[in-house]
Amino acid sequence: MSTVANSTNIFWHECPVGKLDRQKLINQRGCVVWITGLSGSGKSTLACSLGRELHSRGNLSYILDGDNLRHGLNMDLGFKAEDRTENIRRVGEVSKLFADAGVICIASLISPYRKDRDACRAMLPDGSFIEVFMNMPLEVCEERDSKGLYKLARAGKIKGFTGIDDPYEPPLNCEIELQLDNGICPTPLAMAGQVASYLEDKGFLHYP
Ligand SMILES: Nc1ncnc2c1ncn2[C@@H]1O[C@H](COP(=O)(O)OS(=O)(=O)O)[C@@H](OP(=O)(O)O)[C@H]1O
Ligand SMILES: Nc1ncnc2c1ncn2[C@@H]1O[C@H](COP(=O)(O)OP(=O)(O)O)[C@@H](O)[C@H]1O
Repeated sequence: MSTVANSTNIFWHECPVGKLDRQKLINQRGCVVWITGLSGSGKSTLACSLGRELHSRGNLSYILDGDNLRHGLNMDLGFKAEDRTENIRRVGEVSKLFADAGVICIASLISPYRKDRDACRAMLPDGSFIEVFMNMPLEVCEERDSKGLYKLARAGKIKGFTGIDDPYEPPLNCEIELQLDNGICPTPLAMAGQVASYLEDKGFLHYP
């Protein structure tokens, strides 16, 4: 799918109420928390836990979950490389709009290709794209297999499954890496607390 702009003779229209006004109104700074990792690594669970944690602190967030978006916005896309790239590009653009609205946007997608995640990072103002790597070993994800998809992929019934016969490129410079601690997975609440503390430290949870 081409990502070359096809529109011509178009103009940007500025509105009098801007991002700073919206941030002041809701007392927080818009940003994107981008959770990447294998299927079954715990992305959706962390997204929900973080959403709950932020809500309890009085902060407005919104979750863009890969699986859910494929029921609507991205229902025309499959899992071949160019479809995944277009999937990530669209969600990057949508998350940019949420951040511009002043919302803490939590995007949870496998987003297996580094260049696609980096392209989303480049869409956001410096510092406001927070990449969270769910660094769970494939064996842990496969053992969980909450949707039964690894079993189908191993049996050759799903082709091009991430981690099995399709690549996952781990981040090189993510803001937060979550992993096993002495072989034990931290609780979703603990992980959400770690991400929320990062957001607090960086000043996203209050304005100014
Ligand atoms: N071939 C293949 N590879 C990986 N995942 C697959 C595949 N086919 C279906 N699924 C299901 O789709 C969910 C991933 O969707 P994403 O939009 O996050 O994928 S991607 O970022 O475009 O790679 C993923 O959900 P999660 O388990 O929540 O990650 C799977 O349930
Ligand atoms: N921190 C965790 N500790 C233990 N189990 C977890 C944790 N996070 C998620 N899980 C479990 O792992 C499975 C996959 O989690 P999910 O959030 O759906 O992953 P993903 O969105 O990456 O596919 C679910 O059964 C979930 O309950």
